[in-house]
Order: sequence, then structure tokens, then C-alpha cells
Amino acid sequence: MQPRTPHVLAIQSHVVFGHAGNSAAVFPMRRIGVNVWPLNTVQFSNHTQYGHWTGQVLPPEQIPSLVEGIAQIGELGNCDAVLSGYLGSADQGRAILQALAQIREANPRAIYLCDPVMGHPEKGCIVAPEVGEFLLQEAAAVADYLCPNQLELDSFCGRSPQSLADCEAMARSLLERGPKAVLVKHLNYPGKPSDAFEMLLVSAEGSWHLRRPLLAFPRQPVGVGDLTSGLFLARLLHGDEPCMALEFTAAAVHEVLLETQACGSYELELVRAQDRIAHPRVRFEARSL
Ligand SMILES: Nc1ncnc2c1ncn2[C@@H]1O[C@H](COP(=O)(O)OP(=O)(O)O)[C@@H](O)[C@H]1O
Ligand SMILES: Cc1ncc(COP(=O)(O)O)c(C=O)c1O
Ligand SMILES: [Mg+2]
Repeated sequence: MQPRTPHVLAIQSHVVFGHAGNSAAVFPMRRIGVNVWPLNTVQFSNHTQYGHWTGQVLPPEQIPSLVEGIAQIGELGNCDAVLSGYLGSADQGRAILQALAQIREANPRAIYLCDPVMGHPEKGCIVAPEVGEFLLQEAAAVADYLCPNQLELDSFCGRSPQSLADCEAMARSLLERGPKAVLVKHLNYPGKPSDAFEMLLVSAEGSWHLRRPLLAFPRQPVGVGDLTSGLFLARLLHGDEPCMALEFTAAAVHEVLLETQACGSYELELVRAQDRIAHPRVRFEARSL
């Protein structure tokens, strides 16, 4: 019998033009064999780092209503995982947690991966202010996997790290809040080699650190974090151990960045890179710390 295709309810932003949120994650996740159910928390013309955008935030009551619609056609039990990312409001976040509870009733094995997108005002990533509090206080407690970047890890811990070992200790402290594993998608600490892009995975089984080359871009591409958490979840659902899922994700994301750099694009070249996403040629080893 063929292995079952996993199904993921992906609740994050949609942009009409370009790639961020679901517009960065859905196609690559499908390309590697996951059925994605995109539920868009906002529909913006483009990501917020252009400085202006148009569009709307989904009214929070739409989230339970859409999930109820799926329940009524008898498909909710087929949901293997919930992914959440960029939220338009904290009320949306609470609606996601209600939906998650309903999904876990229909499928107790469903997992929840939370990418706690908190924004980065200096870079122009704008998130409603109360969303940060919601992520810190409520979402982390029910997530199976938490995928912060360094700034988000610092917000969770209320401080910034002194070293790589300190990053590990900070990520490990988040396990006490509930998640099985924490993937820090982008590390930054005093002493980090300036030519490397680093990631860290921490779980009860151990800690793994991965380094890949830092590529030069005239403007930093956006959506890399969303692509990362989507691919990581997709590989977990295919049965990878978290460490293998990390290695695959790092390689596939690096392939997308190489294609993007070669094209001189600001937006991620996901369509052009699709075969490289499915079959990365590069390989980065996650080293046990
Ligand atoms: N190998 C790489 N070389 C250069 N820049 C990278 C590389 N991988 C990721 N980036 C950039 O690093 C940044 C990571 O963004 P950040 O906000 O810290 O986290 P995230 O996107 O994970 O939420 C993005 O600007 C992304 O474009
Ligand atoms: C609408 C939207 N979604 C998601 C993101 C998050 O992108 P990243 O993957 O770079 O964290 C951004 C960042 O600006 C955004 O504007
Ligand atoms: Mg992010």
C-alpha cells in the first residue's frame, strides 16, 4: 500500500504578489508531497517589508467557521498537523487554539507547529503588538514544535544570548513550556562566525547545530522563515527524525536562496527552484552539541 499523504492545516498570511507566509510555504510543502489546507490570516497585496501594502485581516470568527465547515464534511480527522505563522491579531491566535482543540478531538495524534512570528520593526516586518504576548503566554504552551528566530527566542526568554551554549540553554528552557522540540531558525550570538548562517534544534533527545554559508543579497529576502518551518513540518510528517528534517530543510532552503541570488531577485524563486527543493544537491550536517 502507498504511504498516506499527510494533510496540514496551514494558518498564516497570504500575499497576492510575492512570497511570505502561506505564499512562501504552501507550494514547497506540496512539492514535497504534503496536502496543504491553506487558511489565510490576512490577504495583503505584498509582504510588509515593502513599507506599504493593502488588504485585510481575516475576521477571527472566520477561523472556527472554516474549521467547522471541514468538520461537517467529515474531513477534520484527516488533519495530521496544524501550522501557524503570521497572525493578523491576537484574537485570531485564540481562534486557532480553539480550532486546534477541535482538531485534536477528531485526531488525537495531530501535531501543532507554531512559528511565533513577532515582527521585526527595524526590518519592516510589522505584526500587531498584542500578538507577541499571545505567542509567549498561550501558543507556546500547546505547541508540539516551536520555531522561533533569534529575536523571538530572546523575547521568550527575556534576554539575549552570550554564546552558542547560551542559545542552547535558552532554547532548552522553552521545552519546559510544553513543546517536544524547538527549532531556532536563525541564530545570532556574540562570536558567531560572520560568514555562516546557523540553526539549532533542541529536544529531549539532544541538541543539534547546523551551519550553512551566509549568502550576500542587496536586500534580505523575506519568507525564508516561513519556508523553513513549512518544510521542517512536512519532513516530520513524512517520518523524519527532527534532526534529519532539519538537515533536509537547511539544504532545500539553501537551494532556494542560491536560485534567488543567481536570478538577482528580491522575492524567493520558489517556482524556479522547485526541483532543487524536492532533491537538494547540497548537504549540511547537523552536529550534535
Ligand atoms: N544562507 C543565507 N544567507 C543569507 N541570508 C539568509 C540565509 N538564510 C536566511 N537568510 C536571511 O536571514 C534572515 C532570517 O530572518 P529572521 O527574521 O531572522 O528569521 P526568519 O525569517 O527565520 O523568521 C532573512 O532575512 C533571510 O532572508
Ligand atoms: C505578511 C507577512 N507574512 C509573513 C512574514 C514573515 O516572513 P519571514 O519568513 O521572513 O519571517 C512577513 C514578514 O515581513 C510578512 O510581511
Ligand atoms: Mg519569521
